[in-house]
Amino acid sequence: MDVRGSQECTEVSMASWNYASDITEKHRKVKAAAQLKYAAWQKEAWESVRKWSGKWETLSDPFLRRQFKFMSILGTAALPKQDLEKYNNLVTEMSTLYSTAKICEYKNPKNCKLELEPDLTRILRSSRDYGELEHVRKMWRHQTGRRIRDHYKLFVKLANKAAKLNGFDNMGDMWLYPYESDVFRSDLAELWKQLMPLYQQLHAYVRRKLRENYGEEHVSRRGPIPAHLLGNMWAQNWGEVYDLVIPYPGKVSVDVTPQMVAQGYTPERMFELSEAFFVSLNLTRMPEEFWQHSIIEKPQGRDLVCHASAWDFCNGKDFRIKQCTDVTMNDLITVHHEMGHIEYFLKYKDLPEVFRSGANPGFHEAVGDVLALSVATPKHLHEIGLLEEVQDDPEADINFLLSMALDKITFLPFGYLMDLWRWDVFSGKTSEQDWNCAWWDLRYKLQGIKPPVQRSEYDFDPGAKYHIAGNVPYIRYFVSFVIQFQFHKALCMKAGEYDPLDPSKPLHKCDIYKSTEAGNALGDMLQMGSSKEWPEAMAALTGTRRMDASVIREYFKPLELWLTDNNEQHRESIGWETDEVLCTSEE
Ligand SMILES: O=C(CCC(O)(O)[C@H](Cc1ccccc1)NC(=O)c1ccccc1)N[C@@H](Cc1c[nH]c2ccccc12)C(=O)O
Ligand SMILES: [Zn+2]
Repeated sequence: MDVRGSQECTEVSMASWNYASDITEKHRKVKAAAQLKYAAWQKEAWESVRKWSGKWETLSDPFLRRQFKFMSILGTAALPKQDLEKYNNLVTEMSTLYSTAKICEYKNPKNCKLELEPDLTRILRSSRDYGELEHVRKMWRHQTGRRIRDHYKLFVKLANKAAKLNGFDNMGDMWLYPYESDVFRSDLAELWKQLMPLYQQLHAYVRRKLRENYGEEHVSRRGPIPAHLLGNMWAQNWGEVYDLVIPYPGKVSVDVTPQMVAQGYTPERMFELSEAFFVSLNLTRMPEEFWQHSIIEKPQGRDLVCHASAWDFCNGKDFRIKQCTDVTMNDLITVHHEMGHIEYFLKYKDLPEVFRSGANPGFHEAVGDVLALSVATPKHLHEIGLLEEVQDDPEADINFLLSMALDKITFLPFGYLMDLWRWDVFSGKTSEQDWNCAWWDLRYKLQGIKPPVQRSEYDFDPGAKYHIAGNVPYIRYFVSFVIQFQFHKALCMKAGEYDPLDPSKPLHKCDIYKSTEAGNALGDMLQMGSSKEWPEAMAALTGTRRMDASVIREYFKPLELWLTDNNEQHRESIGWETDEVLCTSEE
């Protein structure tokens, strides 16, 4: 049993962790050196496998054949040393510019120390001042996107050079390799086609509520929604404007942030709560090292990468989360998301190193979110004392489903367009002088939003999002937000919490807490890692081999009916149009 990863993998992970947790020149140098050393080690291993090319393809053992298949892709380590050094430095620099960006306060230009977490996140969540929201959004883009546009130009060239050295046309194709399907892009387009009608109904309803709050001069009847009014720096989930759009205000609110604060919740308690859910399913407790080495609160007095992440140090023992946790319900969900990554690490740690990854990257993003679907139910929040009473009536149901849709349905177009834009950039379909306006074409067309102030090619708004600056692929989240409902349905059936023929047990009320049948089924799938093709892992858990948008639509069916009816009653037009020029190509 290969219980250890390579020493080199542990070394480069540790050096990356030290830099991401404490951004200093010394840590940067050590990380850069470790990355080059690891690449040299990978290249050596790859060369020894290459000697077998033409032979391993005919091996009878599929397990062995699959290992060779994965080891035959070297990745960016295929770049000549100088190019690789330049590539690594660019990615580190873009992610550092993003992570250390600060802006000045709206009403106090002397205080220029506001950071994304927690300052700007809190302002975007709580402020209803149109001017302040516009200021925060615009200044953040000056301090991030604008400053990395030139880095990104050279990054794209080097990334495509590396892709070609691995036999791909461009980096976009290399990113899709782990999905092992040459119809993957069209499958994704089909999923979005099936989900767009529900998104448009939700968009029309939210637009009306925001118009009522901010006035027609700010939110037009038929136009796109100004992005800075949606409670999130990237308008990627709209849960933070729940209080402005709640259908039945008289009912108890499902946003338990106030109760968490009132009950003195700490980040530590949030992590313990999440671990307790996993353990209740007969999944794995966090190892001792996890609690010793994780960073779950933002350390003061130093720069670090606050964007949450989960780390596997390739030695079967050391696993960590780094998260600048705020005491909010949103962050409680993110805690479960990050811990889902750790559970996957723990379940596949004894597999050969090449198989220690998700069945596909979307699987890795879905694990924690599946549990969070149970945690977020009023029934569960009541059970853990965060909701004083559960109101079981149709209106409370619609309130709950709307709050879930503001996080899950609003995310879908954003989760899709992030890599739609990057695939076109890598393939050259979008040329460099059109980068920013191509971004806004997609943001308008898929999300029906617009920038508060007109954009130009001086700007680089994609760079204002962590995953662009940090070079993290994003289609994995779109995949996750679809398949997590398929996983949820399968687990709810195993837990006896959902029965398609029993209307008293709808999918959105299911809580799998303490169901070892569900937990064991999930654990068995996690244990496969990437040793089997993902349709097989999907079938092992759900019985089907395909991504299927009908499950998320079934979950939200009562809300979809309500929204359609409500929009008709208010004679809301569905969809959006505008003759405004959102982005000019003049430099
Ligand atoms: O970025 C994240 C969570 C961070 C992460 O856990 O996905 C992290 C991102 C990352 C990848 C690589 C380097 C650094 C950070 N991914 C991991 O830590 C990770 C761990 C193991 C395997 C794969 C990824 N969520 C996305 C998508 C998202 C939006 N809202 C959500 C709500 C719940 C869950 C996810 C989201 C976002 O914030 O835009
Ligand atoms: Zn993740």
